[in-house]
Amino acid sequence: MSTGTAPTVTLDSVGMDFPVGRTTFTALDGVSLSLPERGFTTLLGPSGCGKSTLLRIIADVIQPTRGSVDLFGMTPHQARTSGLFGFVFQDPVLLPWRSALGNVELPLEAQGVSKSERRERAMEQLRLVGLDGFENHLPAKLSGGMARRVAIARALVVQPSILFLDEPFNGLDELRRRQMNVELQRIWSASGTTALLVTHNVAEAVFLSDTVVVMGRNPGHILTERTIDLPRPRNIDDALSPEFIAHERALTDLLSAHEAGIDDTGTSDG
Ligand SMILES: Nc1ncnc2c1ncn2[C@@H]1O[C@H](COP(=O)(O)OP(=O)(O)OP(=O)(O)O)[C@@H](O)[C@H]1O
Repeated sequence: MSTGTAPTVTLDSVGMDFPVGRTTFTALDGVSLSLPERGFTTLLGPSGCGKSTLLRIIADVIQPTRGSVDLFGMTPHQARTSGLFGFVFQDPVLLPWRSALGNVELPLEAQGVSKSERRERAMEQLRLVGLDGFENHLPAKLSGGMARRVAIARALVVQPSILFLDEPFNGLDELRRRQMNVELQRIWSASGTTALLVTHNVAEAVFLSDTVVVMGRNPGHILTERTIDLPRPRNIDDALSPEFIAHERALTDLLSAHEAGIDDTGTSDG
């Protein structure tokens, strides 16, 4: 297991306002958070609570309106331009004319890594995600699950210090999703990277995480953090254990109670 305690990422009182016409919409307010090194942290919450916005702030896609973000002693911009980030998005977005291997090599090409080293490192990642033997397949010949594995291999090939995963298994059927969660756990554990996942799937959050950060909306904020102390490696059948179900239930109850307290005109009773 690869969980540590030193914080790699620290957010202090982060807020985000988006301009909407002549006014602004507050998507996030007062978000303070620490991600432990080599830990698996998940942002869980209902649609619109600002999970993706928070991930995009940490990943330097957008800049927060308020507050500060520190990654490994750097700003998000410095961390990104130092090549410390790996991204896996909802849609694998593979180049259709390049093989699985060619797609995984892509970020190394951008870094100017030599052809032989590129090939070696990309093959190693394809082996890690279980796609040995599929390196010459074009994306059109890969299943949805395989395409997502290629996307994970492409994100990990640069040996990122932090791996961002934004709903990476959306669109897969439930069984495939659970299988991919088992795979992701294995791959993350072997890679030794810090992971930050965005999901609205409670079972996925419990299965994968060391810590689940539960978010509420209007405006987006952190409701609580829950430590998932289930032993690793976790197997599909572990989702049937009383301990797993207790975590699921506690998180679901929390989200339901929060949603029940929201008045959708834009205020919350807390
Ligand atoms: N560029 C933008 N301009 C205006 N509003 C935005 C912008 N980006 C996000 N928002 C709003 O901020 C809120 C949070 O959006 P975000 O996508 O972060 O939520 P989420 O929790 O990831 O939701 P989902 O699970 O549906 O993806 C939403 O109300 C969204 O409409």
